[in-house]
Amino acid sequence: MAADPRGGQAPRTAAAERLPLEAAGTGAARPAVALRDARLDYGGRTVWSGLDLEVQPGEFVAVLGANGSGKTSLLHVLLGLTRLTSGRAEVGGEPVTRGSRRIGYIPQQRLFPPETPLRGRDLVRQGLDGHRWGPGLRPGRTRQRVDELLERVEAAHVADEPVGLLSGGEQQRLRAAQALASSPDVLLCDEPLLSLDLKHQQGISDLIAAQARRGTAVLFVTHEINPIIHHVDRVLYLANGRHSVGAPDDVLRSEVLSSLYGRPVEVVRVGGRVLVAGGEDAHHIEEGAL
Ligand SMILES: Nc1ncnc2c1ncn2[C@@H]1O[C@H](COP(=O)(O)OP(=O)(O)OP(=O)(O)O)[C@@H](O)[C@H]1O
Repeated sequence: MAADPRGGQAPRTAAAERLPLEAAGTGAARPAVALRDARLDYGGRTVWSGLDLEVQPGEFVAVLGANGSGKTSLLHVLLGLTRLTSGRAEVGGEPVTRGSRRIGYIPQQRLFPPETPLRGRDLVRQGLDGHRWGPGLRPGRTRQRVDELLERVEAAHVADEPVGLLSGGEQQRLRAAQALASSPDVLLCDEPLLSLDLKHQQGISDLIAAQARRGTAVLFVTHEINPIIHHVDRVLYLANGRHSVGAPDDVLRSEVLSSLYGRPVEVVRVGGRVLVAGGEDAHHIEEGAL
């Protein structure tokens, strides 16, 4: 159920205005990502249903919600790893397919085993290989592009280190560089700021926002919206099988979240930060940690 029935379509945001949106030959706008009356059940349990969402090229959408509300599952649907129970999921106007070259993905953090036979630069290069940047790129150009990406995530110093020996934050920055390598049409990020210190949280979120300004549609799963709130065009909030979509100021409100959770939830803004207090069992939305 959409708590905010206005929410499914992209509003006229700055993102929506900078976009060259045309389906080839039709003159019609084509969203980068679309979910149409989407429903996902696992066993007999509905994770979410009635989900209508269009994300336009260049739009930055934060996906928020409690543990188990189906945020990662939503990304898995768009990656073609999980099938909808009903409804449709499209990327670039086509039904989702597994292994789509249109999509960059920063998965929820898993540490590489220490013995992983990859250096930092190998991991980033995997984002180029086999893509439009890949086969056509001369070896010297590939190396140059990998070096640029390593610089952008401040990971040049670990380029030749085995990834399994790097810190969680260093691994996460390399994953971000890998996902950005192909300049994808759609970037799916699953808690990409985990393990990062404040400086690198800002660096990676700025990098992702810069990619959005180049026309990439971003879906950014997070429990903590404050580090990215200035980049966010819309929020998709999932809770209890329900959802609300809209501008941050329209969704992150006491009435909307109380309605989603079915109990009093208070949202306050202090010094530009959004703080949410949701009662004793709402540990996932403690103050400052949506
Ligand atoms: N393949 C699966 N089979 C059955 N149930 C699953 C499967 N994948 C996820 N689930 C369940 O679906 C629900 C949603 O999981 P999901 O990982 O999408 O939530 P989430 O919002 O990303 O959670 P978190 O914030 O903890 O990462 C959870 O209850 C989870 O146990």
